[in-house]
Amino acid sequence: MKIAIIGTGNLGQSIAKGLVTNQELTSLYLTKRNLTELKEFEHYKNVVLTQDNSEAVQHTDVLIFAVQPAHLEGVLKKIQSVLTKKHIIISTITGVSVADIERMVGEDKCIVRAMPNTAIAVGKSMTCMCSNALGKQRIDIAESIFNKLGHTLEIPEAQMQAATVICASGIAFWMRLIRATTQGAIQLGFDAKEAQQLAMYTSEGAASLLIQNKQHPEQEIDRVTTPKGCTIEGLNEMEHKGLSSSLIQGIVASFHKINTIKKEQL
Ligand SMILES: NC(=O)C1=CN([C@@H]2O[C@H](COP(=O)(O)OP(=O)(O)OC[C@H]3O[C@@H](n4cnc5c(N)ncnc54)[C@H](OP(=O)(O)O)[C@@H]3O)[C@@H](O)[C@H]2O)C=CC1
Ligand SMILES: O=C(O)[C@@H]1CCC=N1
Repeated sequence: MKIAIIGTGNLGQSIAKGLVTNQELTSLYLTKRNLTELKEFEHYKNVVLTQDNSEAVQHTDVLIFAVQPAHLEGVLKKIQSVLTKKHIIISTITGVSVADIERMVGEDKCIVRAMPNTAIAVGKSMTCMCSNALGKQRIDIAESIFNKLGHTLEIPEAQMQAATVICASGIAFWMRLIRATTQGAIQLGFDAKEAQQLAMYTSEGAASLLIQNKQHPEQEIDRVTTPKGCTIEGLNEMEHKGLSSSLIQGIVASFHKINTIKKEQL
Protein backbone atom coordinates (compact mmCIF):
# COMPACT_ATOMS: atom_id res chain seq x y z
CA MET A 1 0.00 0.00 0.00
CA LYS A 2 1.41 3.39 -1.02
CA ILE A 3 -0.25 6.20 0.90
CA ALA A 4 0.27 9.97 0.99
CA ILE A 5 -1.03 12.33 3.65
CA ILE A 6 -1.35 15.77 2.10
CA GLY A 7 -1.26 18.28 4.97
CA THR A 8 0.25 16.50 7.96
CA GLY A 9 -1.01 18.67 10.83
CA ASN A 10 -2.94 17.60 13.93
CA LEU A 11 -5.17 15.05 12.20
CA GLY A 12 -2.57 14.10 9.56
CA GLN A 13 0.03 13.31 12.23
CA SER A 14 -2.52 11.23 14.15
CA ILE A 15 -3.26 9.24 10.98
CA ALA A 16 0.48 8.89 10.27
CA LYS A 17 1.12 7.54 13.81
CA GLY A 18 -1.68 5.03 13.39
CA LEU A 19 -0.39 3.96 9.98
CA VAL A 20 3.26 3.47 10.96
CA THR A 21 2.19 1.46 14.03
CA ASN A 22 -0.68 -0.62 12.62
CA GLN A 23 -0.26 -1.06 8.85
CA GLU A 24 2.20 -2.75 6.56
CA LEU A 25 3.15 0.04 4.18
CA THR A 26 5.28 0.02 1.08
CA SER A 27 5.63 3.75 1.42
CA LEU A 28 4.07 6.65 3.28
CA TYR A 29 4.58 10.20 2.01
CA LEU A 30 3.87 12.98 4.52
CA THR A 31 3.58 16.52 3.18
CA LYS A 32 3.62 19.88 4.91
CA ARG A 33 5.15 23.26 4.07
CA ASN A 34 7.10 23.37 7.35
CA LEU A 35 8.53 19.89 8.00
CA THR A 36 10.14 20.54 11.40
CA GLU A 37 7.09 19.17 13.30
CA LEU A 38 7.45 15.82 11.51
CA LYS A 39 10.87 14.86 12.97
CA GLU A 40 9.43 11.88 14.87
CA PHE A 41 8.68 10.19 11.51
CA GLU A 42 12.18 10.69 10.07
CA HIS A 43 13.60 7.37 11.26
CA TYR A 44 10.97 5.14 9.57
CA LYS A 45 12.63 3.70 6.47
CA ASN A 46 9.46 3.67 4.35
CA VAL A 47 8.35 7.19 5.33
CA VAL A 48 9.22 10.16 3.09
CA LEU A 49 8.78 13.73 4.33
CA THR A 50 8.34 16.34 1.63
CA GLN A 51 7.03 19.85 0.98
CA ASP A 52 6.25 18.79 -2.58
CA ASN A 53 2.64 17.55 -2.86
CA SER A 54 3.12 16.59 -6.53
CA GLU A 55 6.04 14.32 -5.64
CA ALA A 56 3.88 12.59 -3.01
CA VAL A 57 0.97 12.16 -5.46
CA GLN A 58 3.22 10.72 -8.18
CA HIS A 59 4.67 8.05 -5.87
CA THR A 60 1.47 6.86 -4.20
CA ASP A 61 -2.02 5.45 -4.91
CA VAL A 62 -4.06 6.48 -1.88
CA LEU A 63 -4.12 10.22 -1.10
CA ILE A 64 -5.44 11.32 2.30
CA PHE A 65 -6.14 15.05 2.31
CA ALA A 66 -5.98 16.68 5.76
CA VAL A 67 -5.46 20.38 5.06
CA GLN A 68 -7.70 23.13 6.42
CA PRO A 69 -10.91 23.58 4.35
CA ALA A 70 -9.69 26.94 2.99
CA HIS A 71 -6.51 25.35 1.58
CA LEU A 72 -8.04 22.38 -0.24
CA GLU A 73 -8.92 23.97 -3.56
CA GLY A 74 -5.47 25.58 -3.98
CA VAL A 75 -3.71 22.31 -3.08
CA LEU A 76 -5.85 20.31 -5.55
CA LYS A 77 -5.28 22.83 -8.36
CA LYS A 78 -1.50 22.50 -8.00
CA ILE A 79 -1.53 18.69 -8.18
CA GLN A 80 -4.22 18.44 -10.88
CA SER A 81 -1.73 17.53 -13.65
CA VAL A 82 -0.34 14.51 -11.74
CA LEU A 83 -3.69 13.27 -10.42
CA THR A 84 -4.83 10.13 -12.28
CA LYS A 85 -7.69 7.62 -12.24
CA LYS A 86 -5.51 5.15 -10.29
CA HIS A 87 -5.59 7.47 -7.25
CA ILE A 88 -8.10 7.06 -4.45
CA ILE A 89 -8.73 10.55 -3.11
CA ILE A 90 -9.71 10.42 0.56
CA SER A 91 -10.83 13.75 1.99
CA THR A 92 -11.06 14.31 5.74
CA ILE A 93 -11.96 17.96 5.20
CA THR A 94 -14.89 19.23 7.28
CA GLY A 95 -17.88 20.58 5.39
CA VAL A 96 -16.49 19.95 1.88
CA SER A 97 -18.85 17.70 -0.08
CA VAL A 98 -18.07 15.02 -2.65
CA ALA A 99 -19.67 17.33 -5.27
CA ASP A 100 -17.32 20.17 -4.20
CA ILE A 101 -14.32 17.87 -4.70
CA GLU A 102 -15.65 16.56 -8.04
CA ARG A 103 -15.95 20.19 -9.14
CA MET A 104 -12.28 20.70 -8.21
CA VAL A 105 -10.78 17.49 -9.69
CA GLY A 106 -13.39 16.14 -12.11
CA GLU A 107 -16.13 13.52 -11.83
CA ASP A 108 -13.89 10.86 -13.34
CA LYS A 109 -11.89 10.54 -10.10
CA CYS A 110 -12.39 8.08 -7.28
CA ILE A 111 -13.42 10.15 -4.25
CA VAL A 112 -14.04 9.00 -0.68
CA ARG A 113 -14.94 11.32 2.21
CA ALA A 114 -13.70 9.92 5.51
CA MET A 115 -14.23 11.46 8.92
CA PRO A 116 -11.79 9.91 11.41
CA ASN A 117 -10.80 11.33 14.80
CA THR A 118 -7.45 11.85 16.52
CA ALA A 119 -7.78 8.50 18.36
CA ILE A 120 -6.64 7.06 15.02
CA ALA A 121 -3.12 7.61 16.42
CA VAL A 122 -3.76 4.76 18.87
CA GLY A 123 -5.87 2.60 16.52
CA LYS A 124 -9.17 3.62 18.14
CA SER A 125 -10.82 5.95 15.62
CA MET A 126 -14.52 5.81 14.80
CA THR A 127 -14.36 6.69 11.10
CA CYS A 128 -17.48 7.41 9.01
CA MET A 129 -17.25 7.30 5.21
CA CYS A 130 -19.14 8.03 2.01
CA SER A 131 -18.06 8.31 -1.62
CA ASN A 132 -18.90 9.29 -5.19
CA ALA A 133 -19.96 6.67 -7.74
CA LEU A 134 -16.37 5.75 -8.69
CA GLY A 135 -15.30 5.85 -5.04
CA LYS A 136 -18.03 3.32 -4.19
CA GLN A 137 -16.24 0.74 -6.38
CA ARG A 138 -13.05 1.06 -4.31
CA ILE A 139 -14.36 2.16 -0.90
CA ASP A 140 -13.34 -1.28 0.41
CA ILE A 141 -9.70 -0.20 0.05
CA ALA A 142 -10.34 2.89 2.20
CA GLU A 143 -12.28 0.74 4.69
CA SER A 144 -9.42 -1.75 4.93
CA ILE A 145 -7.04 1.09 5.85
CA PHE A 146 -9.32 2.64 8.48
CA ASN A 147 -10.52 -0.71 9.88
CA LYS A 148 -6.94 -1.38 11.00
CA LEU A 149 -7.05 1.96 12.82
CA GLY A 150 -10.34 1.50 14.67
CA HIS A 151 -13.93 1.08 13.46
CA THR A 152 -15.62 2.25 10.26
CA LEU A 153 -19.19 2.91 9.17
CA GLU A 154 -20.34 3.75 5.65
CA ILE A 155 -23.08 6.39 5.86
CA PRO A 156 -25.10 8.57 3.45
CA GLU A 157 -23.26 11.82 2.70
CA ALA A 158 -26.14 13.78 4.27
CA GLN A 159 -25.03 12.42 7.65
CA MET A 160 -21.34 13.34 7.30
CA GLN A 161 -21.65 16.64 9.16
CA ALA A 162 -23.45 15.00 12.07
CA ALA A 163 -20.75 12.31 12.12
CA THR A 164 -18.09 15.04 12.22
CA VAL A 165 -19.63 16.46 15.39
CA ILE A 166 -20.22 13.14 17.15
CA CYS A 167 -16.96 11.39 16.21
CA ALA A 168 -14.33 14.02 15.32
CA SER A 169 -15.33 16.87 17.66
CA GLY A 170 -16.53 14.13 20.02
CA ILE A 171 -12.97 13.44 21.12
CA ALA A 172 -12.79 16.97 22.56
CA PHE A 173 -16.21 16.62 24.20
CA TRP A 174 -15.21 13.37 25.91
CA MET A 175 -11.87 14.87 27.01
CA ARG A 176 -13.74 17.67 28.78
CA LEU A 177 -15.97 15.15 30.55
CA ILE A 178 -12.92 13.21 31.68
CA ARG A 179 -11.22 16.42 32.84
CA ALA A 180 -14.31 17.49 34.82
CA THR A 181 -14.41 14.06 36.50
CA THR A 182 -10.71 14.44 37.30
CA GLN A 183 -11.36 17.82 38.93
CA GLY A 184 -14.14 16.28 41.01
CA ALA A 185 -11.80 13.49 42.12
CA ILE A 186 -9.14 16.02 43.16
CA GLN A 187 -11.73 17.89 45.24
CA LEU A 188 -12.55 14.59 46.94
CA GLY A 189 -8.89 14.09 47.90
CA PHE A 190 -7.01 12.27 45.11
CA ASP A 191 -3.82 13.77 43.74
CA ALA A 192 -4.00 14.96 40.12
CA LYS A 193 -2.29 11.90 38.63
CA GLU A 194 -4.43 9.40 40.53
CA ALA A 195 -7.56 11.45 39.78
CA GLN A 196 -6.94 11.28 36.02
CA GLN A 197 -6.19 7.54 36.24
CA LEU A 198 -9.54 6.98 37.99
CA ALA A 199 -11.42 9.10 35.42
CA MET A 200 -9.73 7.60 32.33
CA TYR A 201 -10.09 3.96 33.24
CA THR A 202 -13.64 4.37 34.53
CA SER A 203 -14.72 5.97 31.24
CA GLU A 204 -12.92 3.19 29.33
CA GLY A 205 -14.77 0.62 31.47
CA ALA A 206 -18.15 2.27 30.82
CA ALA A 207 -17.62 2.28 27.03
CA SER A 208 -16.27 -1.30 27.11
CA LEU A 209 -19.41 -2.52 28.94
CA LEU A 210 -21.62 -1.13 26.18
CA ILE A 211 -19.37 -2.42 23.39
CA GLN A 212 -18.99 -5.94 24.81
CA ASN A 213 -22.45 -6.43 26.35
CA LYS A 214 -24.29 -4.60 23.53
CA GLN A 215 -26.53 -2.96 26.16
CA HIS A 216 -28.35 0.36 26.34
CA PRO A 217 -26.62 2.77 28.78
CA GLU A 218 -29.70 2.89 31.04
CA GLN A 219 -29.50 -0.88 31.60
CA GLU A 220 -25.96 -0.47 32.91
CA ILE A 221 -27.00 2.60 34.94
CA ASP A 222 -29.78 0.53 36.59
CA ARG A 223 -27.12 -1.93 37.79
CA VAL A 224 -25.24 0.85 39.56
CA THR A 225 -28.00 2.97 41.07
CA THR A 226 -28.79 1.45 44.47
CA PRO A 227 -32.22 2.72 45.70
CA LYS A 228 -31.69 5.74 47.99
CA GLY A 229 -27.99 5.39 47.20
CA CYS A 230 -25.25 7.85 46.31
CA THR A 231 -25.24 7.20 42.52
CA ILE A 232 -28.83 8.24 41.86
CA GLU A 233 -28.36 11.23 44.19
CA GLY A 234 -25.38 12.40 42.08
CA LEU A 235 -26.97 11.53 38.73
CA ASN A 236 -30.19 13.40 39.49
CA GLU A 237 -28.27 16.46 40.70
CA MET A 238 -26.28 16.42 37.40
CA GLU A 239 -29.53 16.26 35.43
CA HIS A 240 -31.11 19.08 37.50
CA LYS A 241 -28.08 21.14 36.45
CA GLY A 242 -28.66 20.17 32.79
CA LEU A 243 -26.00 17.54 32.03
CA SER A 244 -27.81 15.73 29.19
CA SER A 245 -29.45 18.91 27.95
CA SER A 246 -26.18 20.87 27.78
CA LEU A 247 -24.43 18.03 25.95
CA ILE A 248 -27.23 17.83 23.39
CA GLN A 249 -27.28 21.62 22.95
CA GLY A 250 -23.50 21.66 22.49
CA ILE A 251 -23.69 18.92 19.86
CA VAL A 252 -26.42 20.79 17.96
CA ALA A 253 -24.47 24.11 18.15
CA SER A 254 -21.39 22.36 16.79
CA PHE A 255 -23.46 20.87 13.96
CA HIS A 256 -24.86 24.31 12.95
CA LYS A 257 -21.33 25.78 12.94
CA ILE A 258 -20.19 23.37 10.21
CA ASN A 259 -22.43 25.00 7.59
CA THR A 260 -20.86 28.39 8.33
CA ILE A 261 -17.30 26.95 8.12
CA LYS A 262 -18.00 25.91 4.54
CA LYS A 263 -19.51 29.29 3.59
CA GLU A 264 -16.63 31.21 5.27
CA GLN A 265 -13.79 29.15 3.87
CA LEU A 266 -14.58 27.75 0.46
N1 LIG B 1 -8.14 17.93 14.06
C1 LIG B 1 -9.09 16.98 14.06
O1 LIG B 1 -9.35 16.29 15.07
C2 LIG B 1 -9.90 16.74 12.82
C3 LIG B 1 -9.75 17.51 11.68
N2 LIG B 1 -10.48 17.24 10.56
C4 LIG B 1 -10.26 18.02 9.34
O2 LIG B 1 -8.92 17.76 8.92
C5 LIG B 1 -8.35 18.93 8.34
C6 LIG B 1 -7.06 19.26 9.07
O3 LIG B 1 -7.33 19.60 10.42
P1 LIG B 1 -6.16 19.76 11.44
O4 LIG B 1 -5.20 18.64 11.28
O5 LIG B 1 -6.77 20.03 12.74
O6 LIG B 1 -5.48 21.11 10.87
P2 LIG B 1 -3.96 21.53 10.95
O7 LIG B 1 -3.93 23.00 10.66
O8 LIG B 1 -3.33 21.04 12.20
O9 LIG B 1 -3.30 20.72 9.73
C7 LIG B 1 -3.34 21.14 8.40
C8 LIG B 1 -1.93 21.01 7.88
O10 LIG B 1 -1.94 21.31 6.49
C9 LIG B 1 -0.64 21.81 6.19
N3 LIG B 1 -0.71 22.54 4.93
C10 LIG B 1 -1.23 23.76 4.69
N4 LIG B 1 -1.06 24.08 3.39
C11 LIG B 1 -0.43 23.04 2.81
C12 LIG B 1 0.05 22.77 1.50
N5 LIG B 1 -0.10 23.66 0.51
N6 LIG B 1 0.66 21.60 1.27
C13 LIG B 1 0.82 20.69 2.25
N7 LIG B 1 0.42 20.89 3.52
C14 LIG B 1 -0.20 22.06 3.79
C15 LIG B 1 -0.28 22.70 7.38
O11 LIG B 1 1.11 22.67 7.64
P3 LIG B 1 2.10 23.74 6.98
O12 LIG B 1 1.54 25.10 7.28
O13 LIG B 1 3.43 23.45 7.58
O14 LIG B 1 2.04 23.43 5.54
C16 LIG B 1 -0.99 21.99 8.56
O15 LIG B 1 -0.09 21.30 9.38
C17 LIG B 1 -9.39 20.02 8.45
O16 LIG B 1 -10.01 20.16 7.21
C18 LIG B 1 -10.36 19.51 9.52
O17 LIG B 1 -11.66 19.95 9.27
C19 LIG B 1 -11.36 16.20 10.50
C20 LIG B 1 -11.53 15.39 11.59
C21 LIG B 1 -10.85 15.60 12.83
O1 LIG C 1 -13.11 21.69 14.95
C1 LIG C 1 -13.12 21.44 13.73
O2 LIG C 1 -13.67 22.23 12.93
C2 LIG C 1 -12.47 20.18 13.19
C3 LIG C 1 -13.46 19.26 12.57
C4 LIG C 1 -13.73 18.20 13.58
C5 LIG C 1 -12.62 18.30 14.48
N1 LIG C 1 -11.91 19.39 14.26
